[in-house]
Amino acid sequence: MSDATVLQQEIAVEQQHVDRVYARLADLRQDASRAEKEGYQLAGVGTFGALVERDAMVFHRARRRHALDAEYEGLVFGRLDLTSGAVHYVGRMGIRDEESQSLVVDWRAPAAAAFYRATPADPLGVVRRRMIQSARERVTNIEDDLLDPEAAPADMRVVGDGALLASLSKATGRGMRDIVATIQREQDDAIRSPASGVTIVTGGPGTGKTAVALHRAAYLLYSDRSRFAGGGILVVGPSGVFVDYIATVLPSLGEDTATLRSLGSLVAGYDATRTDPTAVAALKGSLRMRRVLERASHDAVPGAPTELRLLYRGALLRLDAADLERIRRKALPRGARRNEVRGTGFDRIFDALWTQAKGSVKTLPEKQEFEAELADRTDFRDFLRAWWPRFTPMRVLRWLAEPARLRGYANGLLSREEIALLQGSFDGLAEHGPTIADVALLDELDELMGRPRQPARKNRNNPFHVRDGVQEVSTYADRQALSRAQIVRDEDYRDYAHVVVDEAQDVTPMQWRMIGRRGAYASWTIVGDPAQTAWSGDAEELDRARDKALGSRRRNTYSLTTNYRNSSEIFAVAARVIRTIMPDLPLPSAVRSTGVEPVDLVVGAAQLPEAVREAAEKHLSDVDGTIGVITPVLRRDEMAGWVAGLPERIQVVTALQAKGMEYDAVVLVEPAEIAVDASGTRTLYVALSRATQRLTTVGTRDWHGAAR
Ligand SMILES: Nc1ncnc2c1ncn2[C@@H]1O[C@H](COP(=O)(O)OP(=O)(O)OP(=O)(O)O)[C@@H](O)[C@H]1O
Repeated sequence: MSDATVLQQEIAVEQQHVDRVYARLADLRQDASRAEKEGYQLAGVGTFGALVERDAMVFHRARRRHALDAEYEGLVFGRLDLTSGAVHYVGRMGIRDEESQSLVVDWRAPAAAAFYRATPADPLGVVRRRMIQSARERVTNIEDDLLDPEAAPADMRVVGDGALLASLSKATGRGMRDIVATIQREQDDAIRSPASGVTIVTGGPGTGKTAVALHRAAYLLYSDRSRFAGGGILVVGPSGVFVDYIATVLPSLGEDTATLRSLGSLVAGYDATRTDPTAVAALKGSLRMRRVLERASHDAVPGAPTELRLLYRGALLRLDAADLERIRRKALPRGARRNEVRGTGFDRIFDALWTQAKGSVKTLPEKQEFEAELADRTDFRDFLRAWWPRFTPMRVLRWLAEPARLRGYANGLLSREEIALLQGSFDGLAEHGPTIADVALLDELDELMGRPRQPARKNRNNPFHVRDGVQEVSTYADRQALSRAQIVRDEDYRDYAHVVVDEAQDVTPMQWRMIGRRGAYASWTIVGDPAQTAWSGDAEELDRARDKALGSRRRNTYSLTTNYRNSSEIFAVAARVIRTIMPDLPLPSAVRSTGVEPVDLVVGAAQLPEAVREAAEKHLSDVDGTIGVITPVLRRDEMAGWVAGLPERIQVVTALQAKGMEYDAVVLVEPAEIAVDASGTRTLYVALSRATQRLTTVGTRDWHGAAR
């Protein structure tokens, strides 16, 4: 019998099982929607308990139906034949037949672990591991590994030669694919690492760190759903482009409860995409900025009134600039949060005025009455609002755009050169919003200033209660109630049960603080590659900030050693570049050769736009998937114009935005402009390791010596 016939026969065998699974899935789906409808009908019962029960039931059933409805391309992807003679099918979700016999085991279940972990040296009771490839509900191919030939029955057939390589040669789509069918053993170790503590995954470009992090999130949701779905899983990536790229992986695994955020959108209300020049970003990311911001958060308000004059029952009550400054400082000692102690500041103003009034006003009412009279006066309320307004973090950060203020806050903390570097970098805040690095500063200011306390309850009959915005200045009783009131934290300040940080090598110290606030009680998965960092600041400071965020939790470290992305020809170019600055760095091995060498073009400046366009067009005809045009950070928009009008498969990104991304082909423009220093060389290493099939570098200068 020919190999092709054997393959067709084996495919037919598997098709029978796959058909059974889809038929059962259709039944389950019907049951689930019927049950969901019944749940809604419970609404008629009407007692509170019944409603709660109904909501819980509808929620669970809707979730189940949603999971069953998800488009499970390749629902069954594996089969294990065990030495015991038993057969297990492995798939994206667990399914049982009417008699509760397993038709498919969920890939995350312990019974499926051998699918990923068995090797010829350690077969774990597996005789044959079979990978089943499908297009929708139709089985298209089979790849087998015979792991224990001695134990194989005489009639066992083995077909195909390598599921992994077959899957790696597929063209890249816009989004990242899940790797559930071909997870390798070292990756599986990291995915199934203990749920508590900190799991650290390192490895060179293309070793599957991102894939592992996302599959781990799915694994955690499966293994302890109430803890991780209830508490939430936060996945943090470097850029919006990257988050869009990975956004499809968890839904393809049937999970859509994780929160995905880029560093620029981690804080509610912001979605920053602007970047600062590397040196500025490093400075803004330094822990020294915390002290700078602390000073800003305690400074006097620009344009605040410097005097309070009130005519009260014929007497002039007056607080001059020195009085006001003294009161402000007393009410706002170091460490106090400005928005939270606003009421204390107001109390002190009342007290100072009361002391004066006692000496100068003849017929003085009770203190409470005195305060109520003042609180009712518009001129007094206007003064308080102007003297101690409610601050938003953005308002305070914008003060740093004023050179004199910036110098004042940074004096003794930053050098003159550093202050000059920051000068002007906050100018665009009002018009263009924050840069990615600014978002961590805004979060820090939020922490430093706190949120205004909310009144426990409003007493509408209280004649002293001042309307809207200045409740704090009503009466003593009110203010005391306020001080007891709970501080209402914005919903984004929630604590997640698990935090995944991808491309962790690029998280600055200030960003570690920002992420750390959201994971105070979380377990963590941290993935990254120090050789790919663009960080040019203090390495020791970075470690300190990271350690603080992770606390004393137990750490488990895993390292990945195979590059699944790049052809060996492409990775050889990237490896040469990183070796110029890190000669001893252990590098992953790239397993796939295409036989196509990367192309390196040097042209005159006038020819550059055309050369870039031609290189992109050549890739369009050579590969089916996506093409990245990677540019120096400050030249993206200009270079995007050079490939304007070409098909959508082309994506133009800066070398920093290219972090974590993958394309079938890459045109890398002006490498010499990227590799200006050691940090730039590491960024160039990232850019050179993005392509799976084809790489063309185009520039006006030779860049091979540029890397230092
Ligand atoms: N076991 C696997 N089977 C199939 N494909 C895999 C496997 N592991 C990784 N890949 C593929 O290799 C590519 C690189 O993976 P991924 O982006 O997770 O690597 P990375 O280590 O995060 O890379 P980088 O550090 O360069 O951003 C992806 O296309 C991923 O799907």
